[in-house]
Amino acid sequence: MTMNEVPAIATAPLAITMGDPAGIGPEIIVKLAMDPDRPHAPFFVIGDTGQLQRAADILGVHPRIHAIDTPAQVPSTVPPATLFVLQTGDRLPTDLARGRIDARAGAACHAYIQRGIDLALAGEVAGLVTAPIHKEALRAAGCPHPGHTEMLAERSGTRDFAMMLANDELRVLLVSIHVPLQQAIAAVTPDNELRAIRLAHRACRAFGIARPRVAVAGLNPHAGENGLFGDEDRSVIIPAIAAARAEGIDANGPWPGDTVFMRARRGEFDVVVAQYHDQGLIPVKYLGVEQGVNITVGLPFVRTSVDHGTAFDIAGTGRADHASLACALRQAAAMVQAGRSGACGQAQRPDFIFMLTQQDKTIADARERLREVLAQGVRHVGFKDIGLPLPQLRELARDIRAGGARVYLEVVSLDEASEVASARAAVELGVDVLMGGTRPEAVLPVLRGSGIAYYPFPGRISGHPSVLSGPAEDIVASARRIAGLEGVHGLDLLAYRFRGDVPALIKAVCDAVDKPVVVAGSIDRSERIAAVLASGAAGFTVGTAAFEETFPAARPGLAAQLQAIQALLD
Ligand SMILES: NC(=O)c1ccc[n+]([C@@H]2O[C@H](COP(=O)([O-])OP(=O)(O)OC[C@H]3O[C@@H](n4cnc5c(N)ncnc54)[C@H](O)[C@@H]3O)[C@@H](O)[C@H]2O)c1
Ligand SMILES: N[C@H](C(=O)O)[C@H](O)COP(=O)(O)O
Repeated sequence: MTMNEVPAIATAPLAITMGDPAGIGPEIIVKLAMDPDRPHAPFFVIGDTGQLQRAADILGVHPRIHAIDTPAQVPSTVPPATLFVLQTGDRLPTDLARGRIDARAGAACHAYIQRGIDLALAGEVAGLVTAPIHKEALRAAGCPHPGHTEMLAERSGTRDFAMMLANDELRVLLVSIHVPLQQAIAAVTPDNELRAIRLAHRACRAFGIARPRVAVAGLNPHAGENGLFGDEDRSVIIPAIAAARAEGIDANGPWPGDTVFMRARRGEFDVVVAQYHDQGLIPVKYLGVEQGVNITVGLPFVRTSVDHGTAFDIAGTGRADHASLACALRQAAAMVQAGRSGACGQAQRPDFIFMLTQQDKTIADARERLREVLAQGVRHVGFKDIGLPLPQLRELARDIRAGGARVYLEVVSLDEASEVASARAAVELGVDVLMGGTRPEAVLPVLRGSGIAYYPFPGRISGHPSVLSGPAEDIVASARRIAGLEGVHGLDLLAYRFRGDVPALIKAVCDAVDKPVVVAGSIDRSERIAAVLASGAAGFTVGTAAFEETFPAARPGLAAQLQAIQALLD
């Protein structure tokens, strides 16, 4: 799979997490299974067979409920009135009271979500569709997260994410999610605004909108009426919109919150960035919870959800409508399909990570060259732990992030003390991805809780520029071992620094591990990029070659090199 997009498992099913067993989750799942018009995507449930059977009894229907041990057992066409269930967590009493907060139910739905995340990250499911959880039950079970969104982001190491709600008439993305209103106001910052605008733009592109029109709602009444009713609209939101426009995003506003949704519904905008939870969700839910879908934008896998809650007031009565769940399943299947087919800007192409480095060192004028790189639309930018002092790397990381790109630090220092120091630096710099290094056992404790995705080198690495040595079988064995470690998100394979059959090595490593593999080192010609594309690798890095202009390009210069490399991916 790629590092940021939908896993490329052609036959993987979608997983529906059952949600709070005391809520309407089990009932709407059973209703979905019994619905002859349900979406045809293969799916299974992560939950509790006893609770689903009880829901079926309440509804007076007789689905076939099959327990499975692995998603691979789900057929590509799920027969009507059939549920495949991956039993997860402690079995709950079948007479668990419906409509009540219960820590056991909170713990159960937490376990379903965690299992779902693990399967999604491993590429064993195509995406997650979540039934509703009760946040107080979750908290009673000791879970600190306010909702799925935050939990999914943290477990997948995603920093830039957002909640989007969508129906046939409106798309809304929130600047802040589950926080008290006073904190939501404090969250109206330049960074948060720009991040939300970028994510809204990116999500719409993924839905196939070539040039999304992003409207931004104001915070204050009438968007502040030029400072008359509050200053945030003028002092924070307007500059963020200008910054987004400078990046080529068609963002506009801030528009008064009381009319912007009406205008979007009439077709003036493709998406509205709302300043806080209720500002954005009321207009969507007011149109009817049965047609809305909640989408988490920015995750490395697809996640959709119903747009309603646990409805404790009707849980166990059989009255709950499963329409939103059907929409969420349909939406997830469409997003997975778009990712696979390459439609809608979510092609399964590897991430191109541009390294501001030459001969394994960060270049002295990295910050200056960065401007050219960002201008070419490169959105993955890295540097090495050798070449520039930490204060300059700090400024570089900040500039990369401000330019809307993910920040990568690759460790090429060879001794343990330097490797651990570089991991500490990665935490301090707040990079998105730490690549390289050969001592995950020493680095993982440093990274714990940082949210940084970690891609160490497999195999034996020596020298500068680094060389990957040893028989291919040893490298594959090392890849398997390292990829199996908790906290390792993927691998950084120095493939073209290996003397041997490199395409075969890349393929063998990609086949051997179920985590993303980035191919790095000496990718300096079209054939090597073709080999990366053929291998199913998640990403690749280029640095020295682009500065030395080794790719055939229309013109001299770095910009033309970057264009040439990106053209090879289309
Ligand atoms: N995706 C999620 O996990 C999710 C989404 C929203 C709310 N919640 C949580 O759910 C809990 C209850 O929230 P709430 O009471 O504010 O909202 P709710 O959506 O559960 O209920 C609001 C009203 O809508 C009705 N309703 C909701 N879904 C329905 C359906 N499918 N069919 C028919 N009627 C339906 C309910 O009966 C109730 O009258 C809270 O803990 C909240 O945080 C979870
Ligand atoms: N804010 C969401 C709503 O009202 O629909 C809901 O709480 C679900 O949030 P998560 O998807 O993060 O659980």
